[in-house]
Amino acid sequence: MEIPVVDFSAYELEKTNVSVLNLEKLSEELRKAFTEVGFVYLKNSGINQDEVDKVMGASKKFFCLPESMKKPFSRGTFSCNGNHGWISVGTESLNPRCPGDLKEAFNTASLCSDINWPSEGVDDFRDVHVSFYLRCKELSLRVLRVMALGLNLEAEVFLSAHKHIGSDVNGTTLRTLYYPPVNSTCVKENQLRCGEHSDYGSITLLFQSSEGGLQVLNRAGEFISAPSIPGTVLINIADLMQRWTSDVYVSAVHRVLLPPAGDSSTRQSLAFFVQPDDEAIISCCDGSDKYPPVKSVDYLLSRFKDSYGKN
Ligand SMILES: O=C(O)CCC(=O)C(=O)O
Ligand SMILES: [Fe+2]
Repeated sequence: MEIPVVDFSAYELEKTNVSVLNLEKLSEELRKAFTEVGFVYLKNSGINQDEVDKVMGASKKFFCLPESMKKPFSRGTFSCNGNHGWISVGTESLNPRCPGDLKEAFNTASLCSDINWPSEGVDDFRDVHVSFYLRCKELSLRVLRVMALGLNLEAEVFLSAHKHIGSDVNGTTLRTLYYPPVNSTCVKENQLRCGEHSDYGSITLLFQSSEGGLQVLNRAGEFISAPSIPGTVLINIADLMQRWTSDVYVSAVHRVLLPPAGDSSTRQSLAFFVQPDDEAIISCCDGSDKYPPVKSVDYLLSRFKDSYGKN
């Protein structure tokens, strides 16, 4: 089973009049992708490749700064948001049973005006990341609406629990990732660029640079590759959404492999992790008790504890 490509042009960003018929068609296509694979490529979403390249360019400048200039922005040092900031190579294990991931990241988790942003040598960093965050937010809300229709639910069912994206009572995060060149002599057993995991929240939007490595576990139990398709956004279901839909929409395990030995290329990606509002209680939308209700923020914090647990 491959990852399907769905044309979102009928409901792309900025489009205001979408017909019921087009929405229905889209919702069926997304439903099929999210029930069978858990991943879909959207083309014509309204977010174009130039925007993505701009964010990757600005973040790469930051990642290439000396460590001493990045350290002051470390995750865990921002009093208003514990998830905001820079994460150094090896700090996070998305598969908690494996050594730290060979990646560096910067989380834009707060848009609070008193946050101190990197600026020396990277003067556009804040503006570029905040603008992209807001673009991803708009697209996510459109996708969440279509996803509810795909389950024959009221269009607002998921949206009403995502009213505060971009404020400090919602954990939605834009993460820019940088995978530095790998020196294969220093790699530990079972260490990857990004360990096997499923995402935590409702959905994730992912934009990748051209270097490969991302793999998705399909329902037949095989890892299939999920290459970058320029101009598209890869969207996947995350664990809270799987619970919410009583396992109808599936959150697929994925990972990023190391490059082949001797390949010294770098890799970049941008992940927009959509999270319901902190206080939202997530209970099965079909009225069943397949999973007990859980408060969104409690669930997110327990998952962070696992992936940063070794430090
Ligand atoms: O870098 C990628 O392509 C995937 C990253 C990812 O899955 C994650 O950060 O959750
Ligand atoms: Fe992921």
